[in-house]
Amino acid sequence: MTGASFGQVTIVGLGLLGGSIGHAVQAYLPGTTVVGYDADPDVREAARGLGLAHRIADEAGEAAIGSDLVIFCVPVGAMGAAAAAIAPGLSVEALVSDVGSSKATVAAALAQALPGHHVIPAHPVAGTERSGPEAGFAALFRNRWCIITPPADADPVLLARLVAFWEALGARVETMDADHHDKVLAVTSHLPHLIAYTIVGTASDLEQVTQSEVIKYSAGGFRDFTRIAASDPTMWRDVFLTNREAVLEMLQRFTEDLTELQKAIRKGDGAFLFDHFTRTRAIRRGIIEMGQDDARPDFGRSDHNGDGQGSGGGEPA
Ligand SMILES: NC(=O)c1ccc[n+]([C@@H]2O[C@H](COP(=O)([O-])OP(=O)(O)OC[C@H]3O[C@@H](n4cnc5c(N)ncnc54)[C@H](O)[C@@H]3O)[C@@H](O)[C@H]2O)c1
Ligand SMILES: O=C(O)C(=O)C[C@]1(C(=O)O)C=C[C@@H](O)C=C1
Repeated sequence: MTGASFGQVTIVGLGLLGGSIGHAVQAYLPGTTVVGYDADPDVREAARGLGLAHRIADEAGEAAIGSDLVIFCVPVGAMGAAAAAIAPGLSVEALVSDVGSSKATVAAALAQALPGHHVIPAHPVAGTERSGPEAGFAALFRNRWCIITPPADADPVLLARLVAFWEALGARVETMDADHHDKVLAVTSHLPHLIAYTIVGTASDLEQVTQSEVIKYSAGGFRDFTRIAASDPTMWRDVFLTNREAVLEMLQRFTEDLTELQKAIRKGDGAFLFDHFTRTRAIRRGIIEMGQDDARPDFGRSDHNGDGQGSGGGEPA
């Protein structure tokens, strides 16, 4: 079975994620019609120029007409409003999904805005620090996980079609409970972003020491943090506000572990430090062995389009 069982897909929000889905559906599911909508008229104009969809709607109320899958790709804090605006044209038969980075709050917002509709949230764990329609590329989801968080009463046929859709885009699919997703992602994605935002902010506050040195010596570990800390402020503000409890819980544990390392440094406990670093090195090696290290084919390149030619093409998985 392929995801082509969706005849028409509407993508709401045409930035990095929405743009990438638009490119990927056109590349890997040629039988599917793609309709796009974005609240920002400049983004709609750019999306037309980039060919992110077969048709770009100018009104939210008509964007979902005729679609059997609608995917919300807006910041998580905007999901409810975006869904309410789309509702007038949405069939009760259609499947509603999203790509938001936190799941429990988004599931509640979509269910509240679209009562009586089929809502099955999802989160492709694939992205970059870039945002906007130009950032999208077809191969973004290749060999990356897509976590689907079906509600207990989800229609099994629609769930199977959503799984097939993401597999057709090259993703590996896992299903789990939304609360569990939010705990796991708090430590694997949200906390690392918070740490990057912190360390880059701290360095730039140390003006006397760093003024030009922050830039001059940033070829090392600091540079990796600056990539993450360049991620979209609206997106990440919303992630932290919607996954507050899980992030605070993980932050508490992180702070305790950091204090342990701080103590070891103060006491000159080299064995503690060595053991800790040996354990973390093994984790990194495990990630690489699982084939999950920088699966993005163009990672580190400047065009981020997956085909090296500045367009949205790319090979299917
Ligand atoms: N960036 C990543 O690495 C990444 C990875 C996985 C999931 N996500 C999730 O994907 C979603 C989109 O992120 P992105 O990186 O594509 O952001 P983006 O900023 O590139 O694009 C978001 C788009 O949504 C539009 N928008 C905002 N409010 C809207 C509304 N009410 N109606 C219609 N359009 C609206 C904006 O104009 C913008 O074009 C977020 O929920 C984010 O958490 C992001
Ligand atoms: O690679 C990056 O730039 C990302 O931050 C991608 C990343 C992540 O943390 O892995 C960021 C947020 C998403 O919800 C999913 C993926």
